[in-house]
Amino acid sequence: MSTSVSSGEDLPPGGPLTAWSPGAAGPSPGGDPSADGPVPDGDSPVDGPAAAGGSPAGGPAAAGGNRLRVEGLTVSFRLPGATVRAVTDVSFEVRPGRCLALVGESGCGKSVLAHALLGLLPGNAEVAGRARLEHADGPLELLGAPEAVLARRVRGRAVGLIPQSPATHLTPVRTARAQLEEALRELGHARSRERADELALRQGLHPADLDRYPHELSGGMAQRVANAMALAGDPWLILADEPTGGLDRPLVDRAMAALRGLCDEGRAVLLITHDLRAAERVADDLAVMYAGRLVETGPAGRVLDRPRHPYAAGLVNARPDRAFVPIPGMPPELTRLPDGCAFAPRCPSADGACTAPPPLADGVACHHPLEDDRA
Ligand SMILES: Nc1ncnc2c1ncn2[C@@H]1O[C@H](COP(=O)(O)OP(=O)(O)OP(=O)(O)O)[C@@H](O)[C@H]1O
Ligand code: NI
Repeated sequence: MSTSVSSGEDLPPGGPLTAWSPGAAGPSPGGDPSADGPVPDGDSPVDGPAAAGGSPAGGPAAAGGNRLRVEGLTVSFRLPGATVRAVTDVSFEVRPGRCLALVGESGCGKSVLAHALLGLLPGNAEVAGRARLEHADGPLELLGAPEAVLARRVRGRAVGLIPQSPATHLTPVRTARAQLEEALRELGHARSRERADELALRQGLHPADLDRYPHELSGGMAQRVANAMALAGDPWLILADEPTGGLDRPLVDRAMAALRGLCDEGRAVLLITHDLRAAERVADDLAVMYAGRLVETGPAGRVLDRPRHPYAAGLVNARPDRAFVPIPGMPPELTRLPDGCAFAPRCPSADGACTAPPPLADGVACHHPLEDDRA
């Protein structure tokens, strides 16, 4: 990835180089007495606090000063003859104990944003803005940080990623255990087998489940393995990119409860989803993204009950458990974004004013925000 931002600040040496994923596994599992036998399909519930993760003394719950502050994040991809403006001028903050849900339709830039934070964008990406990670090791500017720094200090250590499709994220030719133990070893963990078992139990998996190949895992089990990988390094920030794709509603609900548990034990969660119902279950704060920009931000309950941006209102009305009325029209091509409001062509409130770009002011980027009594 080439970037137009300055590189990170001076960095102390970290632990061993790792590929994506886990650092030293911190917590011992509180054990999970309900998982004392094989879990045949992995989707049978093994609930309780263990499913949420568990936090070590001195772990994320103790790290009160941690936060991620993103300012003006902008990502574009250069293609022959075109530029994809995937993310434009996005700012937000995530803190321990809170879950921010980033919601928006497919293709609006959610995953690109997440990958930008972790230095996982391809070489044709251009990135601008700031993303400052403040935590125990001191502040770190993520955008433009050297790959070695991101691998050593960020991915899997400060920030755990729960990927968009857990099953395909795992290498198909190796067991879940081989992958989890390798990640633990790379992060310097000597007793990787025992740690892997502990992490599995905390996710409600039987250790024997780790000996399966990815194609032998049900959706729910793959999800739990992904959670175990994400938590192995005891990160204070969890980045969950559409973690419930392909899961049925009970599994979605349980995954959301687990994410909420991670917040409640003092981690920060950035949840990326287009499932508003899932977001409602877990999020403290909501950021609504449209065509690469945040169009509304605020407390999740308020935004979902009384959206002020016409797009946010449209998303709420499109919920299957609400009016189930789709937003007419299609999002714009990110190679041909209009100068003004990108939602105007689909917006019932649009008028001449909307040819000028609306700034995000007071949590809403709209020239004609809905009033509380109209939403
Ligand atoms: N390497 C790339 N080169 C060019 N365009 C890209 C590249 N990666 C992503 N894009 C484009 O960036 C836009 C945003 O993609 P992104 O994956 O972030 O969407 P998303 O909001 O995560 O959608 P979904 O909900 O479907 O996962 C899309 O138009 C996508 O085609
Ligand atoms: Ni995505």
